[in-house]
Order: sequence, then structure tokens, then C-alpha cells
Amino acid sequence: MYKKRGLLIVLSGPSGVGKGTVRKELFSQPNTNYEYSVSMTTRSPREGEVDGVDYFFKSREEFEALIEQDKLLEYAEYVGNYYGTPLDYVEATLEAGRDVFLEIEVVGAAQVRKIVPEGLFIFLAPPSLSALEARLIGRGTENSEVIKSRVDKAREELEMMNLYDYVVENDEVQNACDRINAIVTAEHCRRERVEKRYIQMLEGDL
Ligand SMILES: Nc1ncnc2c1ncn2[C@@H]1O[C@H](COP(=O)(O)OP(=O)(O)OP(=O)(O)O)[C@@H](O)[C@H]1O
Ligand SMILES: Nc1nc2c(ncn2[C@@H]2O[C@H](COP(=O)(O)O)[C@@H](O)[C@H]2O)c(=O)[nH]1
Repeated sequence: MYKKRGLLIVLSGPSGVGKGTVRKELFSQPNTNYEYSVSMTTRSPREGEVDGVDYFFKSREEFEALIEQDKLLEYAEYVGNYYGTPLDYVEATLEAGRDVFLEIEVVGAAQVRKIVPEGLFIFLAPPSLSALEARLIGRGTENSEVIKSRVDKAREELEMMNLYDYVVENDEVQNACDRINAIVTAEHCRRERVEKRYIQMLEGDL
């Protein structure tokens, strides 16, 4: 019997483009049907960040044990810290037929593309590199050295946008959310049509 799995939605893009802001806005909307996968990281919590809500904060030893035990769907070392997606949570949620939303950097997104090619990959792009730098400075969570390394990295990350299914410009947060919701809705419609045909074929109607 055919069982419908959830859709894996991957939102990626350079640091400071607004992935977290857009994701929080998407999840604050009442009719959101996505489940957010909370990542693991070795980064220290920022002010106000809560363990298990923003991230699962781990020591390097704990994180490396998770890698050893194949507990991560993907992971990457980003500007001196590990970040990774818990495999069991993602697999169980998709298997239960619910959509999972990942907000991750581009190296991890490329790994997920190889493992889950049927996922939906969305690149969030800034209006310009100077706007990106201004957002990182405005956020005020990193010192100028870290901001410089994140902006340098963003130049490489922007080159990867052609590997994605969609590029969404984050000019205004609400516009970006509307575009992402429209893309996900269209993808569900496409999949429903494909599944319907597949089931008809299995039942010998075609
Ligand atoms: N559309 C927008 N217009 C102006 N400022 C924005 C917009 N979206 C986000 N910002 C601001 O940009 C800063 C960076 O946003 P955010 O932390 O969401 O980025 P991020 O991509 O999640 O970063 P990181 O990858 O480092 O976690 C924040 O101060 C946020 O308020
Ligand atoms: N590859 C992964 N990247 C992740 C994951 N969770 C978050 N991130 C990305 O890391 C950078 C830095 O995050 P910050 O919170 O320190 O600003 C950012 O681009 C995140 O999107 C993950 O599980 N895997």
C-alpha cells in the first residue's frame, strides 16, 4: 500500500541574509504545517537562546560522538563550530507524513541534496552584499572579525545559489514568507498529481 511521506523543505543561504527571521515569521503564522527541525551545534548560546528550542547545544566531544554514531542527516563546520541536523527526528517526522523544515548553511544543504534529492531546496538571497553586511552589523551578535569572515564566506555561498530549486530574495520578511509559502503549496500540488498518476498505474487504470 502506498504511504505518503512528508516533504523535506531546506531553506539555506548566507549568514545574515535573514533565514532565522524568515523561519520564525513562517512558524508564527497560524496555518503553518511545517515541523521545524532544531539543529545541534557546538556554538555557545547567544543571549536569549534556549537549549532545545533554538538549538541543542553540545560540546565538541558530544557532537563528534553523534557523527561517529551516524545520528546526523548532515553536518558542517561553520566558522569554527559544528552544526548538524538530527537524523532520527527528520526521518520519523517525514515517515509520519508531516513536512520538515530545515534552516541550514549551504555545505549541509548540498549534503542533504545528495541524500534526499526529492527535497525542496530554497536559497534565500540578500538584495545585495552590502545589505547583507549591514544586516550582520545590525544584528550585533558577532564581533567585526567574525562579521568579516561571514561576509567573505557569503561570496562563496552566493555562487551555490544555482544548485537550488528556487531563489527567494529577502527584501522584506513578509514578501519572502509569502514566496516560500507559494512555492511549498505549488510543490504539494505537483506531488499530488504525480502520486495520483502513480497510484492509478499501480491499480492498473493506466
Ligand atoms: N528582510 C529584511 N530586511 C532587513 N533586515 C532583515 C531582514 N531579514 C532579516 N533582517 C535582519 O538581519 C539580521 C540577520 O537576520 P538573521 O539572524 O535572521 O539571519 P540568518 O540568515 O539566520 O543568520 P545566521 O545564518 O548567521 O544564523 C537580523 O538583525 C534581522 O533582523
Ligand atoms: N549545516 C548546517 N548548518 C546549520 C544548521 N543549523 C544552523 N545552521 C547554519 O549555521 C550558520 C550559523 O548559524 P548561527 O546560528 O551561528 O548564526 C547559519 O547559516 C545557520 O543557518 C545545521 O543543522 N546544519
